Amino acid sequence: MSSLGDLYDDIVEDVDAVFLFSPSASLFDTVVGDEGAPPVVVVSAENTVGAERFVELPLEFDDVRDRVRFGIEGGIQREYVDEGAVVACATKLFDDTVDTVVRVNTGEFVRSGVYSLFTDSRADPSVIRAVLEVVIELGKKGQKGKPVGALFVVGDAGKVMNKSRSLSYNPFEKSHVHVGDPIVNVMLKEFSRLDGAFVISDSGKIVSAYRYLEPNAEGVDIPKGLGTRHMAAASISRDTNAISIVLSESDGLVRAFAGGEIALELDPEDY
Ligand SMILES: Nc1ncnc2c1ncn2[C@@H]1O[C@H](COP(=O)(O)OP(=O)(O)OP(=O)(O)O)[C@@H](O)[C@H]1O
Ligand SMILES: [Mn+2]
Repeated sequence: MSSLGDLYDDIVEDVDAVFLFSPSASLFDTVVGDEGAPPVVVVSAENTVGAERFVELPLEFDDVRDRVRFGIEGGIQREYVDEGAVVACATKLFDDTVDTVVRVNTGEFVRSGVYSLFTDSRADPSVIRAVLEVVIELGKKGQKGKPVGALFVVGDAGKVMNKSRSLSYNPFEKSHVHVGDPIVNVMLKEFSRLDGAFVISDSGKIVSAYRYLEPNAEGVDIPKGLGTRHMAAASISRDTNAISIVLSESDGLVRAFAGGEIALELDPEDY
């Protein structure tokens, strides 16, 4: 038992901050009240414990790594910790209560931009997640086995519509369908064979398919090798308060843009 205690001591030794994910009030009070304890950052859906340092968690993130990454990126962005800080994160893994403590060196940690993706957009975080899920699935399976590209612009739909034009008849005209609905996901995959972008409202309503985006691209800089679809995605995310999520037909990766910058890059095969 004592060597296990040593292991635990090593994990929490000299950390610059403690991140508590959805802690109970009593856990929070104990850790905050700990004499000489490092600063405590609470990461949860709501600040029910009244923490001074708080990062709002828009979704549970089933994968603990994703949850921890989101919390740390939020903590850095909100300037609770410096980049390069070493932090201890206490979170749930198997149980509904905190059962796990991990040590993270944020200097060796690859920033994904996932925090800004969810916070810089006007769209509901659950809508962003639903779109990400469709795009990941599309990336995994392709369209009838063939690689397919797609572009989804999420949030601030009125402005996005003003900065785009129609390429074809809009199959979603006058319909009131939302992303996340299984039938709609099938439709989105079917329509992604054709050119242009999908436009989705803050609340997840599918406003249009087949939009040709014409945002102002001035000063937008994207990684070399990406083409016009990605340029349009980055630019519309800067020219409006939308975020955009792209599936590349050529390299199969999913990328998200917020504020004109690439915020997330992932391989659908890893999901
Ligand atoms: N401004 C735009 N608005 C909407 N869709 C666009 C726009 N520009 C390009 N696209 C779509 O992107 C498709 C691919 O274009 P392109 O190959 O230049 O992009 P890309 O960034 O290299 O993407 P991919 O990695 O999928 O090839 C086009 O056929 C078109 O459907
Ligand atoms: Mn291309």
